[in-house]
Amino acid sequence: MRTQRKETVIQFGEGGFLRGFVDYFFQKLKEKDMFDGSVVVVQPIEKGMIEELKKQNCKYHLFLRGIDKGRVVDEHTHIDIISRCINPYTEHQAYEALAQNPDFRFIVSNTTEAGIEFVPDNRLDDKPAKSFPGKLTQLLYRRFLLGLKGFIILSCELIDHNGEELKQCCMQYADLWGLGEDFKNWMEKENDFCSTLVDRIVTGFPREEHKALCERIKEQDNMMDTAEIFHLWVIQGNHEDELPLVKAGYNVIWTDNVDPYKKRKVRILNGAHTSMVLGAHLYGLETVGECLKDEKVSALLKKCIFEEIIPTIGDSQDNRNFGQAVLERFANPFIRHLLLSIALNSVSKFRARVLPTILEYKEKYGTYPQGLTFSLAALIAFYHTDAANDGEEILAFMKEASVADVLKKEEYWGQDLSPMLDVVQKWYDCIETEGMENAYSAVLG
Ligand SMILES: NC(=O)c1ccc[n+]([C@@H]2O[C@H](COP(=O)([O-])OP(=O)(O)OC[C@H]3O[C@@H](n4cnc5c(N)ncnc54)[C@H](O)[C@@H]3O)[C@@H](O)[C@H]2O)c1
Ligand SMILES: O=P(O)(O)OC[C@@H](O)[C@@H](O)[C@H](O)[C@H](O)CO
Repeated sequence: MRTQRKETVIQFGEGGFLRGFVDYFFQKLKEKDMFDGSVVVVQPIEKGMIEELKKQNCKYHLFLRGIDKGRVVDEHTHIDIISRCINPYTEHQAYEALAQNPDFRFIVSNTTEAGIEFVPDNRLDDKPAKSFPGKLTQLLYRRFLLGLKGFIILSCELIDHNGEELKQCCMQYADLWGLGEDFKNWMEKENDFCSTLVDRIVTGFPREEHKALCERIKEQDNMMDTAEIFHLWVIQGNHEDELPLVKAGYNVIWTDNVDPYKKRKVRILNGAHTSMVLGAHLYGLETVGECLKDEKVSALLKKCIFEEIIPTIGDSQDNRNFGQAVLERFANPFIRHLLLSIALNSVSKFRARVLPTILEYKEKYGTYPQGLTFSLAALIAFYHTDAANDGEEILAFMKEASVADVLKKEEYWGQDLSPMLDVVQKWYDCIETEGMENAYSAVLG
């Protein structure tokens, strides 16, 4: 069933994050009469969740829970801002037709860290191009040929310079497909590829609470979503006039440089997650909340944040406040964040979120930070178990590899980490011979 509202946003991605973050903002702006539009969701890969969403007329319930300024918040929102969902693989004409509607003004995306990728074998006449930037270029080119206005493009992928990277990929497709200088100029001048930094812990579908929450809303919802109440969206550029998020009271920052916000968030929050969860899983814990309640795991977490990460990236009051807020967010008693869901693809996450701090710490202080190197040893021990979930080749290699072999793997780390062998091997042996609990005591000791 279609709503009568005009369609103004094209959203690449139907995942829990976008539905718990961006769609929440559009929904709330609509409720405040500050946004006259609706969202069309495009599934970026062939298999996904939109069939399930369609079964529910694209509607779902979002539960945001946590402590906000000392006040307990348990906010339930029925999200009905999505007017349609399109699978471009099976509904290609509908996808193509999006270019013709002049009302569309925003494009938002979250296609994971893997989505913004230039794949040279994609073609202009593929129905659709396989990669997300390929699909977007097809759409933009149709738009250009029709002589219509461009878009404000808000990339939410957790990679550096997401907007610039996306634009770069689209430009590469324009060259590969010979779409001409006029089109490239139109892409440049008529579209704003904004880099953005998103921050909200979205725990997604509440497996264990689902029945109780369905009883609460008195309806069956298989696309239910859960998250913390905290949110921060830093956007490079300024389109507050068309998207009045600040005026509506949201924690949104329009800026000319997203980089410092991104570094702070990825190094402190994501770095803390990635460095904590693998050891904590081996120690027998299941959720982030349990980690915060455990004396040893939380002590190591604090050591990593306040003695290793923050001194490395800059011991400012702002960073310390952020670190403190992260501890409070992790301790949120209302959400159940599974360690194993954070542990997915830990090799690439460790490289982006933890390793730079280890290497910069060494550069700055001449020694390796013990807590974070311990977490690398825990990663290696974790990948020796069946709990690891990553690419097939990574799993096969990591399952059997020695500490020395793992550290040598430049493909994973961007460099040979053999200089770290002594310290990582020491913690790895400690974990294997003494057990995780004693290893925690040793690293804290
Ligand atoms: N969950 C959170 O707390 C949170 C917070 C901030 C950022 N993020 C980031 O958001 C991303 C998505 O998280 P989620 O919780 O929505 O996950 P999800 O599994 O619910 O959704 C993943 C989405 O990415 C798309 N996708 C997957 N692989 C793709 C590919 N190769 N090309 C194009 N699209 C692809 C899927 O179609 C789906 O729409 C993650 O990469 C994460 O880093 C998550
Ligand atoms: O979503 P991932 O799997 O890339 O990373 C796991 C968490 O660190 C992440 O989801 C954070 O909760 C999020 O980035 C907070 O904004």
